[in-house]
Amino acid sequence: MVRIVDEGRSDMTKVYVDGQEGTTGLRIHEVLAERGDVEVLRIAPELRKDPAERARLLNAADVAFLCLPDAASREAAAMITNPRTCLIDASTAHRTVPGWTYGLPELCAGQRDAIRAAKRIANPGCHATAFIVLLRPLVDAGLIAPDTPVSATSLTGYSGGGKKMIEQYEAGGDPLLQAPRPYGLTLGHKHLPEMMVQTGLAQPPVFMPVVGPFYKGLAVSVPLHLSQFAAGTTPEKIQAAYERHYAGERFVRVMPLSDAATLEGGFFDVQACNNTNRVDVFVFASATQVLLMAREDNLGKGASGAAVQCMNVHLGLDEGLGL
Ligand SMILES: NC(=O)C1=CN([C@@H]2O[C@H](COP(=O)(O)OP(=O)(O)OC[C@H]3O[C@@H](n4cnc5c(N)ncnc54)[C@H](OP(=O)(O)O)[C@@H]3O)[C@@H](O)[C@H]2O)C=CC1
Ligand SMILES: CC(=O)N[C@@H](CCC(=O)OP(=O)(O)O)C(=O)O
Repeated sequence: MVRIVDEGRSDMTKVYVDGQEGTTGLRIHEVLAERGDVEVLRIAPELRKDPAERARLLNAADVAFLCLPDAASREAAAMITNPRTCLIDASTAHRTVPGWTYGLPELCAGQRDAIRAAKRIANPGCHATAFIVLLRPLVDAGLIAPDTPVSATSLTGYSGGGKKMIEQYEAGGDPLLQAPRPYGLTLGHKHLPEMMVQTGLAQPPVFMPVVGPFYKGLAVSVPLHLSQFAAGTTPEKIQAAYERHYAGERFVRVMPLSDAATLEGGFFDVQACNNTNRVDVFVFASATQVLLMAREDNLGKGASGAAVQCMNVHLGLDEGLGL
């Protein structure tokens, strides 16, 4: 028998996860289960797609996470009548919609205050998080002009595709799934709009995600010639711009320039941030070129971790609580 918390019993912050049985929702539940400062409202499994019951719980919550496909997220947002309810949406539905605040506290000065004040928070996409963490500081510092053409590749574990892709990979037996699989080859990936809006770049990057036969872990790489930067830019200046932008950030770690020590026999480990809420930022450089890289756990800073971090910021709590 599932116990459904009787909302209204306590004065703790009430939290509801719409999509509690999905990949992102389950992980948020795991994180919240460790905490004594929030009361988690649960929907009976057989009612989890019942609009009336979802609406009731969404409006009973102080904070509601939407861990749903885009259409169901839009539906959920339209159900809110309680002005106190703060929505934190993990889907793509609202990331560039006016009235929604982008849930990346490290984006720029003032973003935490915006998240604190907002009642509608759109969590970044997993690929977009890594891309924006790399590009925004360089555009802000004037090292990259907004009209610079940029390209990016993202290597991601299959959990990024949610329950269906996880089932497909874990069923086994399909040799096609044993190799890395590039996708997004129409060059219209759903994260491109937020990548542009949040970096200030005038054109979308040429973006190729690649899904591989590992559960989680993600790394975005952005190759650039130094000639594409503002005159006089050196790898050291790029590195310094990251160090300035992320000074004091507990969830962004700027690694030493051309950090060979981080490589395993010369190979980059895309899984090294797994089970953390961290993004690691790297600048690999030669005399004429740089390769910018950012890695994260796609289910951590790329999804559930970021969502919980935003809740903490919104509530004025220690930002790393539970993470
Ligand atoms: N996985 C990842 O790395 C990331 C995912 N996201 C985004 O977060 C959102 C959730 O993703 P993820 O957890 O991976 O997806 P999943 O497919 O694993 O889970 C989605 C959940 O939503 C439920 N659901 C679908 N429609 C409805 C509805 N109408 N009402 C209530 N529940 C519904 C599904 O039910 P059922 O169990 O019946 O299928 C499922 O449990 C998506 O928008 C995704 O794109 C964002 C960042 C990263
Ligand atoms: C492997 C895989 O399919 N990954 C997903 C990204 C998951 C994600 O971040 O998507 P949201 O925009 O919903 O947050 C994709 O590229 O579409």
